Amino acid sequence: MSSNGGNQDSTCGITLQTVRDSLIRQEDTIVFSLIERSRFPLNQPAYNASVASGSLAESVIREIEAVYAKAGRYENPEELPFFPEGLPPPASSPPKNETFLHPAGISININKDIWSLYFEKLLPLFVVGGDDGNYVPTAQNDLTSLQALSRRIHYGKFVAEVKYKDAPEDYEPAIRAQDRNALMKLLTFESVEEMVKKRVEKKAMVFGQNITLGSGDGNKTNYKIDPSVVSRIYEDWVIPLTKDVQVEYLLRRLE
Ligand SMILES: C=C(O[C@@H]1C=C(C(=O)O)C=C[C@H]1O)C(=O)O
Repeated sequence: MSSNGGNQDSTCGITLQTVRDSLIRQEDTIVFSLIERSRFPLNQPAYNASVASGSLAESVIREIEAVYAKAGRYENPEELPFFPEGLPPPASSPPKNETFLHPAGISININKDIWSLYFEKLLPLFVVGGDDGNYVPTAQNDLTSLQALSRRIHYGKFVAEVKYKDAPEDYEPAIRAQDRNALMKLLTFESVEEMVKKRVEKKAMVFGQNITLGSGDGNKTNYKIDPSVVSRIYEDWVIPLTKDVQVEYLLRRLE
């Protein structure tokens, strides 16, 4: 709603609580998207670089991103493309987004890292090996998962901005000194991280349980993806990368 012009210390109604609520809601999207991708086996041929524009998965994702770019998706600072090079401009000028983020941090984009992490480390943890030939739906599900992960990780910019606005006097010395370790310490809340890890594990149990109508199925609980894997994905990658984005953002906060 605010215009492009100023309103520098407007919070746009965003608080640490609303940002954390958004991260909690995004957990649902991430857990569901991983469960959906796990319907298909690995489908390695989708990732073999056999066509001019890379693998089948890559070329499908590039084309979809071009359509999204024309429709204006990436004008929203919460949405970042995996292949930003050469994307077409939006077909019509989009409504101006609120200027909540500090301009120097808006363009931080670690999607290249998220891309290789996803294909090299994460996928093998929650899909079975094999090839069922469903390469296009597989790529489409990959994109959904990648976007959900990317949005969550880059949401660190919003988290960082709120934390900075809440206590600039705490953050400014570390920003001036460009001290990554001090910033990391300031923005870390271990108890929150513990809750996140437990909650996503529980969500994977609830969302991914196989539902049967018969009784007496008692102790036979199997899940579509292993809940402990989801917790590990958060612990080892999602949370650390969200914090890296926060640090990168804060380092530029006084530019
Ligand atoms: C996102 C936040 O910052 C940090 C990162 C967290 C995460 O990625 O879940 C959780 C707690 C903090 O250590 C936050 O404080 O909510």
